[in-house]
Amino acid sequence: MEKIIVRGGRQLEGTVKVEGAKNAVLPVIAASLIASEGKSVIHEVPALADVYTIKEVLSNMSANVRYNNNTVTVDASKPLKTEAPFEYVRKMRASVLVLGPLLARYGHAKVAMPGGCAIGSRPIDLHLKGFEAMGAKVHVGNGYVEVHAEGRLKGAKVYLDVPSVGATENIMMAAALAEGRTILENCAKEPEIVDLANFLNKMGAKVIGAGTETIKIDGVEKLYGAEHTIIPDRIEAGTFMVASAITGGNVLVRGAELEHLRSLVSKMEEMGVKITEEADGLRVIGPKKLKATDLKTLPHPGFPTDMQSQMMALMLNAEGTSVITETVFENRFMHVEEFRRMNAKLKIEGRSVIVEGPVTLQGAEVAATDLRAGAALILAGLTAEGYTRVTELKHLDRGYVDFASKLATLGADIERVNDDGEVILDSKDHQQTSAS
Ligand SMILES: CC(=O)N[C@H]1[C@@H](OP(=O)(O)OP(=O)(O)OC[C@H]2O[C@@H](n3ccc(=O)[nH]c3=O)[C@H](O)[C@@H]2O)O[C@H](CO)[C@@H](O)[C@@H]1O
Ligand SMILES: C=C(OP(=O)(O)O)C(=O)O
Repeated sequence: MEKIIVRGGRQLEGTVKVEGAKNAVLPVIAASLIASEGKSVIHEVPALADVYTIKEVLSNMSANVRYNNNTVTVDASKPLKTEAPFEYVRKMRASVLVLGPLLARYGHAKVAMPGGCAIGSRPIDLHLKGFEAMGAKVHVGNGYVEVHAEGRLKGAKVYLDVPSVGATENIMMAAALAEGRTILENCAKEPEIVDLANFLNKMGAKVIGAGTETIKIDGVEKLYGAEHTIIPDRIEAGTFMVASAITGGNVLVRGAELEHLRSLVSKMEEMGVKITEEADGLRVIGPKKLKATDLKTLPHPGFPTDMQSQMMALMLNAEGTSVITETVFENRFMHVEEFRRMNAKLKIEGRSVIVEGPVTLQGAEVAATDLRAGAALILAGLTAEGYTRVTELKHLDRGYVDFASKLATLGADIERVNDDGEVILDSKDHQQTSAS
């Protein structure tokens, strides 16, 4: 079985560079489908499994997609198929982000219904509610969701019951070509929403207010391909910040944007971690002793759910009792069982986990239950006694490029082995070649 093997005890030191953000690049590539003229050129595209999946989704619709040297080029000017089958949506839920662009451009889109996943049921009712408000008809059946509109969508007032990232993105993309103004209220404020709005505006859209809770979109008749550079991945940055802190290390996380990471920086500082802003990133120095703290995940600018499991690993090494409350997803504690296999003292109480620290973590064979849990288990392994073997790496590869190699460069004792037990590089160079 393919696995990452880490032996604890090394302090990390050096510099690590953050890739472009997975959660920004997926909607931006989906948005490139709206351009009926011109090519989109997208830079700083990380070589992630999810990027290869969205590339396949678009290629399957007959868009011309190329991926070379971290740049994706999309030519969607020819007529497109308006369907994303289950084989893609099963691999990556973000495939549903093609609904908005296709509906806007063709008045039709059909996408396999995403099921639940290891972190919760994850419905898309708010995406659909937004499309309906703009005049589309929604039909769900045989495992698919199909949306239709007669003529152009109509601008509308849409209030989101919860500030869903995906719904904000899908509705914003659909509204970009609608007739008249759409006002989207209680929307998500994540930096990735702002990145998508910037890309849409470069394409000729009229989106204002992204990053606040009300976004106004004045629909235009046509959008054009545009050039764009993806923002740095704040979750990958945060993961390496925890890697430094947990090992008592001293790491410069290049590309980490303080503005995107304020809630994490403030929590880590409460725990005694020293974080300083440098010209090209954040320097993170781990203390001799970490202090316990409490955190609650919330929509941005609150604490990101995608950093919850990594912080659990950090809290296991802190002195005292910490409490983590997960409010974004109803079931994002699957990693607790895996941490317990490493001797962690964790108690689940409703939507909270009580973390008793510090514990001497013991190396064990553990499975990544989702992509962030995979990273978190490796972080725990950096401080555990003996060897930690992390399996189910397909999750990790969705969101991290060369995770083991990057940690090794910082001094971690870590390697990745394939099914036959041979040591392999975890670079996706081979995928770059075959996918380009
Ligand atoms: C590709 C991508 O960008 N993924 C991110 C995105 O996921 P995603 O866009 O799927 O997450 P949402 O913000 O939509 O989900 C937040 C909450 O809203 C609920 N909800 C969402 C939509 C809907 O129609 N109905 C509904 O009830 C969800 O079940 C969840 O409880 O934001 C999450 C929350 O920051 C992150 O963890 C994911 O990494
Ligand atoms: C939950 C995540 O992603 P996705 O929405 O793509 O599953 C994540 O990035 O942690």
